[in-house]
Amino acid sequence: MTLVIKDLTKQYTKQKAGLIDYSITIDKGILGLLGPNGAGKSTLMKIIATISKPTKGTLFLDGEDIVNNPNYIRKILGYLPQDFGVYPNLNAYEFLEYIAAMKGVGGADLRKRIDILLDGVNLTADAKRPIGSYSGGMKQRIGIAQALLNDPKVLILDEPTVGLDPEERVRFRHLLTDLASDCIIILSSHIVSDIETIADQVAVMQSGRLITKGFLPDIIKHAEGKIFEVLIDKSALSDFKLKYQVISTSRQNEYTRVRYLCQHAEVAPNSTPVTATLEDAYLFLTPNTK
Ligand SMILES: Nc1ncnc2c1ncn2[C@@H]1O[C@H](COP(=O)(O)OP(=O)(O)OP(=O)(O)O)[C@@H](O)[C@H]1O
Repeated sequence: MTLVIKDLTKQYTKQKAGLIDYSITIDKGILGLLGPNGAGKSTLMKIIATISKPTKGTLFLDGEDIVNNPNYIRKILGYLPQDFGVYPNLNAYEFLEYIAAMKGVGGADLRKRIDILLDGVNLTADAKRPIGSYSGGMKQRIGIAQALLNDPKVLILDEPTVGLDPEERVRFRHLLTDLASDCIIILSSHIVSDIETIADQVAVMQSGRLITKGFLPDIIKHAEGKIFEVLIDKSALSDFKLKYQVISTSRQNEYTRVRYLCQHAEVAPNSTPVTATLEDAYLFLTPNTK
């Protein structure tokens, strides 16, 4: 299963574009979309989910044009939008049965499937409570469950980890890993560590454009050899920031330990090279966002 996207542009207004000449090929597995606010992540996901039409460009799923034939993907799609609204008076069973009816999912196994999904998102114990009484993280989890109801082959999750606590994040990761061998999964996040632990491949985006896409180690390679740490006097930090892109700082006795990106300038004296992370590579690839 392959989704081939070519030269996609979404022009919202004359001045405002959500995506600009965006091309990417997406295979089975988990692709994480990483990018700052306004990068175009939601725009891309909405177009793939066929709830928004591109201004220009093409999307082919296994050779089938899904702009002109959206039902081809809708039948096999699970989608969690960023602003997922729930029906406060329904409990989890009623809500999932309602969504199942809308998606045309039924049959004798429906209740069993709902039970499995509720267990997968850890909501079994709360399944008979009205959704309106759920916490933000619980609402997010019921949103994930509804996206999985029809056993999708293409799963699109816009900021799915918002509101999930660390334990739920791990559970969510396992849930997706189980599905990923047979499915295209596309998820977005601002949280680099979530993408790092969940995704197989990453697409780094900025201002409506694809900066790069690849497996995690290949993305991290962009920053290799460019990341250093050094201990400096606290009073020297503001001058240091003028010369280098500081990634993080921490206090160490009377000094400040600085992790920084060194690209064009000479490495600061007494620096130690350190292993690059996805966060470093992300900052390197999208330099004007922090
Ligand atoms: N309906 C709309 N009308 C006009 N401009 C829009 C609309 N939706 C999005 N945009 C603009 O398109 C650009 C991309 O927005 P998009 O929501 O796709 O980015 P994003 O990467 O998902 O950002 P965030 O992480 O903040 O959700 C932004 O500049 C945004 O302001």
